[in-house]
Amino acid sequence: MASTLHSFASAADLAGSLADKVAKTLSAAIAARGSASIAVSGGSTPKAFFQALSTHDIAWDKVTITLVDERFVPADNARSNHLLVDANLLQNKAKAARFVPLYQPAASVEEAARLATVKSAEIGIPFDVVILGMGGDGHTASFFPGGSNLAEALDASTPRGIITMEAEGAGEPRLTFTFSSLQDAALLVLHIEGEGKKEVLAKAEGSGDEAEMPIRAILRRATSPVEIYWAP
Ligand SMILES: O=C(O)[C@H](O)[C@@H](O)[C@H](O)[C@H](O)COP(=O)(O)O
Repeated sequence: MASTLHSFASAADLAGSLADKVAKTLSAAIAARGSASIAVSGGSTPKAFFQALSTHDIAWDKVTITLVDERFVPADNARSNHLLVDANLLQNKAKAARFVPLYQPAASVEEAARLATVKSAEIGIPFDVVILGMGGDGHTASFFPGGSNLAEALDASTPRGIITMEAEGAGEPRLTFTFSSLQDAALLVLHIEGEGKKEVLAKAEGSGDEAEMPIRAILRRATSPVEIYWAP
């Protein structure tokens, strides 16, 4: 599917504009069917966007927020994406939103994925908004090059839900929504910042296997148009 690049003069300008776009999309979904959903990424890039979005005056009590992926750590662990969302997005007006975590206290990451899949099924499909990030290795969500379940994660026929991923570059074992869960969001955003990430994107947009740079699966096969938000 096609992608559109939205470039901004600064990260602050990007955060404000993306927050406006997402707030409008969530409000339109609420107007249309009484509820809305958004899956966001962790990492360092989205913090300013989360903070900007949290101040928007929309019907947050009708919004469900979840994560695109999560490290297999509890929410009080510094590596937790839940902790990042709690501290930066579930604040201000957005405090009223419902949050559905991916991490589940379970004996194994596989059991946690099974539990998370059941819980996430309540959110409804497709997501109204998905915000993806991208690592320097071309991963997105927890679709890491060399990942233990990468082929399954990227296979369009894999049922929607959460699967596990382990990879050298991932740190802890991961819990990640599958490609099939993310690729048809009403608003599908790739949010990246810095010259380095722009170079990684250019390489990803070139030829090569999806397994080498998994973001290629989104850029090449997502049902929804990919809105790329970039600032230096
Ligand atoms: O759990 C995570 O880390 C994210 O979901 C991951 O996919 C992230 O989006 C990229 O690694 C980019 O991270 P930065 O924004 O920190 O570069």
